[in-house]
Amino acid sequence: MTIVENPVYEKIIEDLLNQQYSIIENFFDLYEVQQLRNSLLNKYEEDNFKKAAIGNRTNEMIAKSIRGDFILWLNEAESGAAESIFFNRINDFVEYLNKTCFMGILHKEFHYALYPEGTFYKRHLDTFQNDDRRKLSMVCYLNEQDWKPEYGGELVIYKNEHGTEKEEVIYPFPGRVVIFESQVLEHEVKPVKTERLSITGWLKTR
Ligand SMILES: O=C(O)CCC(=O)C(=O)O
Ligand SMILES: [Fe+2]
Repeated sequence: MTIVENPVYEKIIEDLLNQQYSIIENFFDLYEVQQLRNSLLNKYEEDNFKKAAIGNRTNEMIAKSIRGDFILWLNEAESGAAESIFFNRINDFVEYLNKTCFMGILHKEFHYALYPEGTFYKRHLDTFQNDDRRKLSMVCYLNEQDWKPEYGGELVIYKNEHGTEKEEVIYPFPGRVVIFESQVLEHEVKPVKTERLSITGWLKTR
């Protein structure tokens, strides 16, 4: 069995080993982003999204003070054209991870997310959702090409550099994908001044 070396995937693996996160430009091209954005917006208009919850059975007021996004879980088996493109790419990546670095990714889960103006997601670790099988978090941004820094909505990753905390500030530009170790890196979404669109998901073990 031979594996064709993929330079983009190799860079991600190297970044993950060195700094526990990786930022990839154009993981999805602008056409793919547009397809996914349109699909997200259609489903949102059809009222399929629900208010995101935190953990289990938390008081809604508390939840709202922690995160304000609306989400829709994706079902791979019911994918439309846009979601098929998405899952094909993800599956290709997962296969590569499993073959080249024995990551043992067995499951995945992804949801669309829409942050209305004024919302945010306070600092957290993705495994606080009581799911220690979450190994890698992936965020894929679906905003318009003219997304501006003054729209807010930065993803801030808190990293430790020789004992001091540093912030990695990442704007949600279209086609950009961020991958990080779910169990290790705390992060937050800063307040959004313009509707912010994405797909977030987790690659899971066992
Ligand atoms: O949208 C982002 O940049 C991150 C979202 C996030 O942290 C989450 O959904 O757990
Ligand atoms: Fe998160």
